[in-house]
Amino acid sequence: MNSILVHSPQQPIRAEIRLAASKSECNRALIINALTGFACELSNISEARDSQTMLRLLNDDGPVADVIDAGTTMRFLTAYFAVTNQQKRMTGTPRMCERPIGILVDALRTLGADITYEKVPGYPPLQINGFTYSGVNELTMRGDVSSQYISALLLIAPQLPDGLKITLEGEVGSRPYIEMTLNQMAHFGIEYHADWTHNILHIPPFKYHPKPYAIESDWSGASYWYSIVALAKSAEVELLGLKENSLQGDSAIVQIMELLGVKSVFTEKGVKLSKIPHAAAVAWDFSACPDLAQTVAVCAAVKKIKLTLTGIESLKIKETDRVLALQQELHKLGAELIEVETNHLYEVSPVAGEAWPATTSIHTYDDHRMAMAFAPAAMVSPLIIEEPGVVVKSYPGYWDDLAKVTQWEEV
Ligand SMILES: O=C(O)C1=C[C@@H](OP(=O)(O)O)[C@@H](O)[C@H](O)C1
Ligand SMILES: C=C(OP(=O)(O)O)C(=O)O
Repeated sequence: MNSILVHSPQQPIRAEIRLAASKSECNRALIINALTGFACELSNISEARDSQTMLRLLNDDGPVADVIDAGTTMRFLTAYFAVTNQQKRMTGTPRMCERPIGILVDALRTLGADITYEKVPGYPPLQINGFTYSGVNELTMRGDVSSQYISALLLIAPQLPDGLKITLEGEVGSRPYIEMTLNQMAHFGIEYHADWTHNILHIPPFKYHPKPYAIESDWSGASYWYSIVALAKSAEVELLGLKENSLQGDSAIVQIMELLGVKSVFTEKGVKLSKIPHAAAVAWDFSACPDLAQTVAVCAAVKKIKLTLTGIESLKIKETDRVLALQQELHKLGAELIEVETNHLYEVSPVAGEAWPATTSIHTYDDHRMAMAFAPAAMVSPLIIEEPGVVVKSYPGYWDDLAKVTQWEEV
């Protein structure tokens, strides 16, 4: 499927959507399960390709682990294969080989891993040759590039003979993902110590207790439904399987969307979304929830709400340079993402005029979130989305779910 044309809904939207399970929670649970000797009963395993890839590679004895474009799968498996003393060649898509991993590899080498880079130092592909414990049980590492390096180390830390104490330097980005890791580890019996005043995390040596674990629905995937409700003329949507007290930091979409015109009411089954008046201008720091930035930027632009964004530096090293991708594609809608202060403060200037030309086609840059964040704009005026298949990374059923509220066709 090369492109699809998403039509605007002809009827008020009334829908019940069962979201995909969170790939983030799932990938952590899969690593912990592997470390218990596959003794846990995991339910609601994510259909997301990132999680299916993790599942497949954990059960594959072959010498090569190709993670495709899954960041957490690359980072968590590198740590897992290293400390379990396996020999693996870690690789992925060309973009994956541009996403840095040096901070994690340096930390693993300090602990005793033998890892070599195949091409460019600091980037995949890499070869893991085995592990001889160095006796080091304290590390200092940067916390401002990707939390995935930290989660990867935390997950394997209980396996180390003396556990691990990690001191994080600089601003800690994506902190809720680190807390998600720690909370899930605690579910399997670990008593960790987190000192967030000094950014020190301490994990004692421990054997994970095998236990059942149910993976929650995906709050990042929920964000597109919030945007659909915010942008549609009339909409009531119930999202199933979400919890108010979630481990996922992207549940911050509840607070953000209250400003963009969506009310959330939690029920026994999930959360009901309905429309409310919105603010004229919104400012948000996305450093705790970077995966929401695209959804919110597009929604605000189309709803003509002035949006100020901070904390989006990490977007440049994700599936694509998301800042650049947003700038190029928002421009097609007649909106702009402006860098007000270099690499720090950005503003979205809203869509000018009524709507964009009917032939407007959004390029998705091999990034699932570009496709899913722009599709809700079709609630206002039809829009073409290129390479819609990219959504398989986190939410394979996205287009089938969207078909419950509006029509789309291949073009
Ligand atoms: O740990 C995780 O599950 C994730 C952490 C975040 O990455 P960074 O820590 O690199 O920001 C997030 O963007 C990604 O989608 C999933
Ligand atoms: C950044 C993402 O994933 P990852 O880093 O795991 O590839 C994402 O899903 O938006």
